[in-house]
Amino acid sequence: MKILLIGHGKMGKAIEEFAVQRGHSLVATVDVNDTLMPTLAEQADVAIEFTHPDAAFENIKFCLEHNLPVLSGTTGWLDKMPEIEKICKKNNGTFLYASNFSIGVNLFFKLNKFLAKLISPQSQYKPSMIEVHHTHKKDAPSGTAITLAEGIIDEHNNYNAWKNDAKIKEGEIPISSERIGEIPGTHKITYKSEVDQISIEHEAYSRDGFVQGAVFVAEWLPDQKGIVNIDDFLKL
Ligand SMILES: NC(=O)C1=CN([C@@H]2O[C@H](COP(=O)(O)OP(=O)(O)OC[C@H]3O[C@@H](n4cnc5c(N)ncnc54)[C@H](OP(=O)(O)O)[C@@H]3O)[C@@H](O)[C@H]2O)C=CC1
Ligand SMILES: O=C(O)C1=N[C@H](C(=O)O)C[C@H](O)C1
Repeated sequence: MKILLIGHGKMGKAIEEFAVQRGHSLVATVDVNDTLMPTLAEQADVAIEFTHPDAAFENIKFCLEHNLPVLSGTTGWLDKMPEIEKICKKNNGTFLYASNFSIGVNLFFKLNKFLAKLISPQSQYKPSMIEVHHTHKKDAPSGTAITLAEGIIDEHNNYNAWKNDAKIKEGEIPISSERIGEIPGTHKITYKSEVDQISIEHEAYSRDGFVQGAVFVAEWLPDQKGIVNIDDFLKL
C-alpha cells in the first residue's frame, strides 16, 4: 500500500517505521513546511494525518477533494467536523477520525459506557476524570478524555456536559489535565460516593498502540466509503 503521511512528528515518524515494517511504502512525508501537491494524492492509496489542531482541517479537506481516503488522529479540531462531513459527502470520499487509535482504548470506551449506564440510577456516585500526558501536548483536555466524557453523557441520565476545571455546576463532569514528563497517555474515570469509589483506568506504556492501530485502520480504509469510525473497523 502507498501511504501519504501528513505530519512527521512523534506519531508520524513512528508510523513511518511501523508501516515500512509491514511492507508499505510512503509516497511522501509532508510536514509543516511542505506543500500538499495533487500529484502526491494521485500516487497514494491512503493518507494518514497526525499534525496540529490548527492544521488538520485543511489537510483532511485536501485529501477529500483529491479523492484520497484519509484517517486523522489529530485532536483539538472537532468544531470543524460538521464541515468535514459535508466535504466528504460532496466528494463521495472516505474519512475516519479517532481520538485514540489504540485497540485497548477503544475497548475502554465501551467499558466506560457500560459503567456509566450501570451507575446512572445510583446518583450518589459522582464522576470525575483525570488525563495525564507528556508536556509537549498542545491540547487539553485530550481528545480521548472528550470521547470518554461524551460516552458518559450518552449513557448517564444526570450528566450533559464536561468541564476542564474542578469548579463544576450540576450536570457537569470535571476533567483534570496533567502534563508530566514523557507520559504517553493515561485516562482514569472515578465515581465517588460518601462511602466508596469505583475507578477504571487505561494506561498506554508507549505510543506503539496508537501507531499500530493507525496503520491497521489505514490498511482497511481504502475499501470503505463515507464517514466511518474505528468501531466499524473493530466490528464493536
Ligand atoms: N488519535 C490518536 O491515537 C493519537 C493522536 N495524537 C494526536 O496527533 C497529533 C500529533 O501528535 P504528535 O505526533 O505527538 O505531535 P508532534 O508535534 O510531535 O507532531 C506533529 C507534526 O505535525 C507538523 N505539522 C504542523 N502543522 C502541519 C501542517 N500544516 N502540515 C503538515 N505537518 C504539520 C508539526 O510540525 P511543527 O512541530 O514544526 O509544528 C510536527 O512535525 C496531536 O493532535 C495529538 O494529540 C497523538 C497520539 C495518538
Ligand atoms: O497527544 C498525544 O500524545 C495523544 N493524544 C491523543 C488524545 O488527545 O487523546 C491520544 C493519546 O492519548 C495520545
